[in-house]
Amino acid sequence: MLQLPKPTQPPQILASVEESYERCRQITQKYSKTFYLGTLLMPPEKRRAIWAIYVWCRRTDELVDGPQAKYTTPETLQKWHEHLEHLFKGHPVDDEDVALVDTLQRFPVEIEPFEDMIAGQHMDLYRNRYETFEDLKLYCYRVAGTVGLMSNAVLGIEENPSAGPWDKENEPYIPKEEAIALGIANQLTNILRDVGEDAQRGRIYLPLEDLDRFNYTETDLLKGVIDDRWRELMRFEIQRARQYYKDAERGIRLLSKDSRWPVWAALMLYQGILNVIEANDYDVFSQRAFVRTPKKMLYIPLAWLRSHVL
Ligand SMILES: CC(C)=CCC/C(C)=C/CC/C(C)=C/CC/C(C)=C/[C@@H]1[C@@H](COP(=O)(O)OP(=O)(O)O)[C@]1(C)CC/C=C(\C)CC/C=C(\C)CCC=C(C)C
Ligand SMILES: Nc1ncnc2c1ncn2[C@@H]1O[C@H](COP(=O)(O)OP(=O)(O)OP(=O)(O)O)[C@@H](O)[C@H]1O
Ligand SMILES: [Mn+2]
Repeated sequence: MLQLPKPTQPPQILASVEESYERCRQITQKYSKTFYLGTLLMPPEKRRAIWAIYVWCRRTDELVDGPQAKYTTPETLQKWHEHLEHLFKGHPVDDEDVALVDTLQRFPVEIEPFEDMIAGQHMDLYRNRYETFEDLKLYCYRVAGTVGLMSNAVLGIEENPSAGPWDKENEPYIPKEEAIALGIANQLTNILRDVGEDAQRGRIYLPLEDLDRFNYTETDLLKGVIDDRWRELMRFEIQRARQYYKDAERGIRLLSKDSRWPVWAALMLYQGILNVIEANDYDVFSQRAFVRTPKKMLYIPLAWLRSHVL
């Protein structure tokens, strides 16, 4: 006889697929003006899939960064990993999951980047210093490069219409490196924007080897000292982030046509934060760098142009 698994919890009525996507839309809109704006430039099916992925990423990040973070232990992350495995088997556990499970069935998303992101949050539980850029890069891959890989599966690549399945030479190139590069660029930008906020929580993401190179100390950073050493250090870090944005650019033209504009927009909007940090004379301690709404709107047609010209 067919055995049904014993339910561990009483059966629960979950949101419908439509309701769940709508919730994901609202959460994305509330938490990220930048990425939400980017998604509005996508066709509806891709747009809502990105909202579902956004919500899973946001929930994962909140475990170590949100108001309940002090209760998060490795066991919490282990449970979250088990929750993830349910989703990949097609079983939503709560209302927000319903949309993601639907997305996983429509797009060829792999579980690895999701697992890697959980490993990134695990790093945040134990680490508050990074000795070298190589150490920091691994963290950036895990918490943000992974978002690039998840998004890639939804964004899709432009197929060569004249290639057949036997045409190994013409097999489409999937711009994974470039997607990871955009994630790393975004994360580096995020780190530079939040230096002050993170310092208040005792966290320094900037590699200590870089502080050393510019003769700037941890104590200086925790006190928020802005002088020429700090400015030089920030110029160096901004330049490195910009190089990652540059590396990502060549990947965008390989994406399917309807995904290029939103990705250019997200890239330009987030990169815009670096310009604001410069305009604020590298003061990331007493003010938060953000792109004002009229400027954001200006980036949208520029992104359209770039997506058609480059
Ligand atoms: C337009 C589009 C496709 C957007 C993707 C949206 C998405 C699914 C975002 C997830 C963001 C998220 C909640 C991640 C959890 C970890 C985290 C917080 C990472 C940082 C995001 C910044 O968010 P915010 O400024 O709101 O941070 P605060 O919490 O407020 O401090 C990150 C900086 C990482 C974001 C990384 C990306 C959006 C990856 C971008 C790469 C692509 C879309 C790949 C494009 C493909 C090619 C080939 C270039
Ligand atoms: N365009 C803006 N105009 C005015 N204030 C803003 C703007 N963007 C951000 N802020 C301020 O910064 C706070 C959060 O900044 P943050 O940059 O994280 O906004 P966000 O909506 O999460 O967008 P993003 O996707 O760029 O992170 C807002 O609550 C607000 O105080
Ligand atoms: Mn934000």
